[in-house]
Amino acid sequence: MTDLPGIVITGASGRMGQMLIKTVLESDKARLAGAVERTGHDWVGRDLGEAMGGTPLGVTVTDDALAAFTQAEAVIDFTAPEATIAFAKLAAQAGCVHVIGTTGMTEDQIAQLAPSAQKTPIVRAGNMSLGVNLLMQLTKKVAAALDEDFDIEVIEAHHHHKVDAPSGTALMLGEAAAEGRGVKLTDVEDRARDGITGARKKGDIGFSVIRGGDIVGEHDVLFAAAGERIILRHMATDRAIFARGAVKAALWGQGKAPGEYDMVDVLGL
Ligand SMILES: NC(=O)C1=CN([C@@H]2O[C@H](COP(=O)(O)OP(=O)(O)OC[C@H]3O[C@@H](n4cnc5c(N)ncnc54)[C@H](O)[C@@H]3O)[C@@H](O)[C@H]2O)C=CC1
Ligand SMILES: O=C(O)C1=N[C@H](C(=O)O)C[C@H](O)C1
Repeated sequence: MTDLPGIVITGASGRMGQMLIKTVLESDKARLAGAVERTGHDWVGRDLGEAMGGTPLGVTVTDDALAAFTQAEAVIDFTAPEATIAFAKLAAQAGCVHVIGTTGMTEDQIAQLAPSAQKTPIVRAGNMSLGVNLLMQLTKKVAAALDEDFDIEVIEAHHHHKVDAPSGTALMLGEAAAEGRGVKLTDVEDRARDGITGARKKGDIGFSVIRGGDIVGEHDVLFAAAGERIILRHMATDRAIFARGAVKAALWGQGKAPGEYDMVDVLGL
């Protein structure tokens, strides 16, 4: 046992869960304090290292999230909306920083995090990578510089397992574009086009979604006008970028006042 901050990973068997576990194990700034999976999952009760197909790690996967959280300083949570709401209450009870990467949460579900954020820091972002958070700032600037003669479209592509659309990142980029333009995204978003839709409405921010194969995550923000186009692009080729950002957020949150934060706060952008 070291006195490095202990981190629990929820959704341990997931694509991001396993990447997060590897990232914490490789870190010299944090220690792995536990791994949580949902009740009934066949990893529960098994040694984490063996479950991941390697050598034993001496960490048993548990479905008792609160017991795991009380042994830790931070929880990194890339799971599903309902699970994240439950984990927020338990992280607040245990006094852990809660880093949330889960996407697809409704406005109502996001609002349910507020009471927990009064007790502990919550860092939540639809994308934890440095590149995308920088792209958000660029999107805001370009949108502020251009007028509505430039149609804004956000185009995203992800692997065929992804269950939510548009991606959390696409929505963050849409929000950034709307903020740059000084409008509310909910007033101008166009999220579904099919059939006789009519011509594009000036000022709208459109979203297009591609799902296929093993695409890790690709996002374009297109500014299209008569005679010219600008494309801001981020391409993720390795989930490690999200995991590194999440571990950075968990460490950054230590000693911070309770509240809701995002990666722009963590990265100081
Ligand atoms: N913010 C970011 O930078 C990123 C966010 N994500 C988001 O993270 C989430 C997970 O993505 P993936 O790892 O690809 O999905 P996945 O389906 O591979 O993993 C989800 C995991 O959560 C577990 N889980 C679900 N309910 C649970 C519960 N009640 N208790 C404990 N574990 C539970 C599942 O058993 C599974 O292991 C998605 O919302 C995705 O959009 C993914 C990558 C980057
Ligand atoms: O589900 C994923 O895989 C990803 N989800 C996040 C999102 O919804 O934007 C981030 C990343 O693009 C990968």
